[in-house]
Amino acid sequence: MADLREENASLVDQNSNNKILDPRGRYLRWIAMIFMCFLPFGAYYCDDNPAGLQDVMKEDLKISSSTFTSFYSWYSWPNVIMSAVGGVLIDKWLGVARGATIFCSIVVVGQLVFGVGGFFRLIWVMNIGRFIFGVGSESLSSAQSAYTVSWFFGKQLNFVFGLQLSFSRVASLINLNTIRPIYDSLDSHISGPRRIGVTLLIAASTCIFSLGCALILWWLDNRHRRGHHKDNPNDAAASLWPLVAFLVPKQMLGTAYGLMQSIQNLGFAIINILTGLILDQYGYFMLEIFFIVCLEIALLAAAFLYVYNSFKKGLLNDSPAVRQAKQEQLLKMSSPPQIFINAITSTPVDPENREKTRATTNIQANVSSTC
Ligand SMILES: C[C@H](NC(=O)[C@@H](N)CCCCN)C(=O)O
Repeated sequence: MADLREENASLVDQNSNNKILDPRGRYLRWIAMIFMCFLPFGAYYCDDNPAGLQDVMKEDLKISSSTFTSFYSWYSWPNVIMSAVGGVLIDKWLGVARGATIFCSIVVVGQLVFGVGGFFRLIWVMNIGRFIFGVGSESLSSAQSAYTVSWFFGKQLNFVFGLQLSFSRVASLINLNTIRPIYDSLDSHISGPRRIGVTLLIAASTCIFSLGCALILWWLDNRHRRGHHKDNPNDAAASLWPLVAFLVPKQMLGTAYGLMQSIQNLGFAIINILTGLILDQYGYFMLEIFFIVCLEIALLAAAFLYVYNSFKKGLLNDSPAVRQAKQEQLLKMSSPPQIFINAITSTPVDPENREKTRATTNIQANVSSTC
């Protein structure tokens, strides 16, 4: 009787759920993708609120340029450590869905604190707000990447990463085009720091919207898990963020993205200081030169990675089919951290384990020759 009831319940469940939300169907992941794209919308929108309000912020709050740039330093410096911590938290304790929701909530709190600080012209409160906001925002980005890799693979992964990046840039663009009009529209009602504060609090609504997306995504993710018990292989064509997905095993992706963002934030924080120094001493022309030099360094790093990977016969330039075959072999034979090293260098897994190593090399040679 109980069995019959269970069977009926499952039938009802199957019938009541239309195809769109079928965990094994083709639509669910694309619906999830929309929410994934909007997940960091608020964070990207609010991240550059200070830039969109630069002149009025300096005027209304009566702050110097260096105090203004400190809003960005308070975002970046803590993240040199906190992004990595956030990534580890996602992998070890929180999981992607809970992590994304928690980090979204932290973003909301950070933006609210920033706004309240502005309203009362308390710069130290604003700095704390940016600190909280930054911690949430960067770790949210790790969670978004980990989400993407857990839902998509193969060629789709690159497409989805690209789309998400476009959405993020659109959010920044919308901020730059709307935040000042929002501020201006408050003209007759309030003035001075209060006007800045209210503008920032209105902007916080985008973060609350993103929090809603995180909750919906959590629910969708639960459905998705019900339909997919097996892990997908992570393969993708080479470009920065998806590239990590096939170098690092899935259970370490949060950590890997967190670490990348830590290093990125160290760069932001240092560049912030250098930008101020160069601008004060040499002006905009030298600043442009400095940025061009930075770009050249990045280009050289990419070229080095390409050459090194080709030289070591690593995974990065392989077709998805070859990469998948190699990955599966490496996964079978390596501990997670070793996989990362192997993936990029194709070095033997363990010197004591010659047999296994020889087998991997043979397989890789076979795979290379057949493709
Ligand atoms: C995808 C990439 N992400 C980052 O740069 C992260 N540091 C997250 C930035 C979040 C902004 N609030 C990018 O945006 O290019």
